[in-house]
Amino acid sequence: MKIEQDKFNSYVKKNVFETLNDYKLINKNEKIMIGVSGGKDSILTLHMLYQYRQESGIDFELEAVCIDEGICGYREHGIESAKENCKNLDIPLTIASFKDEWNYNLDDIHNLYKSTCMPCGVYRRYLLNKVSDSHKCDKIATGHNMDDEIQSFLMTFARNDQNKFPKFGPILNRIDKHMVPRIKPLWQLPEKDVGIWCIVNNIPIHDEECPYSVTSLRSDVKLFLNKLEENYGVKQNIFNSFKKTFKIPQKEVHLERCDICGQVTAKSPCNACKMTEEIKEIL
Ligand SMILES: Nc1ncnc2c1ncn2[C@@H]1O[C@H](COP(=O)(O)OP(=O)(O)OP(=O)(O)O)[C@@H](O)[C@H]1O
Repeated sequence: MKIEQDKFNSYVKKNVFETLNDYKLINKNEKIMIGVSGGKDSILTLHMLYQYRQESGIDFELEAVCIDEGICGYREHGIESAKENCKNLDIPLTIASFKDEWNYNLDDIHNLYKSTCMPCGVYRRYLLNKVSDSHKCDKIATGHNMDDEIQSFLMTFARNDQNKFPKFGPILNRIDKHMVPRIKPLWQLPEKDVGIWCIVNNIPIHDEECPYSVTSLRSDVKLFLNKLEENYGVKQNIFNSFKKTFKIPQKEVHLERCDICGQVTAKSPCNACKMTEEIKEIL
């Protein structure tokens, strides 16, 4: 089936702008840090926020950050794509690496945990927040799309982990002045449409699966959902029913400073520092 570029672009823009407007994800004079991995989702987020700044009448600033986890043969391509797209849109890009922060790459520690995504996620979230906070950003925008959200929703059942419920939705509010809130402009956009957008617009992206992603529960949940979608068309239904129930308010959380790094955490030492101590003992 031939896809008409203009029509498809209007559909994508309408979907993303609606999320930005309906949930008031960006306000006047805010500084937004976009987490750019160089993959299709974060590259679309970069382009959409660029267009939103031009067309919404809301005056706000954009920056980007790419975290180099140290995955040889994989991350270099993502960094190239992040650099190229940021340069084309004239958005300043910061690159921060695990190696500079902890003195080792993800490749050096990938087999210390059952799933490599666990240490990667803890360190990546830590660095995204640290860089955004030090750049005085008001929000971090990520490329999480509708499929990511449905997967996370199902994973909470698989893990009996209802504590994650308040983390759903297109915006995570500020719970501490050094904890930068997150927004998800692609929250209502199916992943397949993100891929089509890149193809019809010939956008340079990094289109490889992370070599460690197969070690995660998410990867199996994703395959399962894609199978169900193919046979029955379930994704939009799951998302719609989830949308009616996700509004579970964040409980009052008591936050303190990590004794080691000083970042805010529910319990000192923070997850990243606790993990670093464990890793140093093993290495
Ligand atoms: N290395 C990174 N540097 C900066 N931001 C990142 C990085 N990895 C992930 N993110 C942010 O978190 C979002 C979700 O990450 P995830 O690992 O699920 O990747 P993804 O769904 O494949 O996204 P993408 O297509 O953007 O790579 C990304 O869209 C991006 O905004």
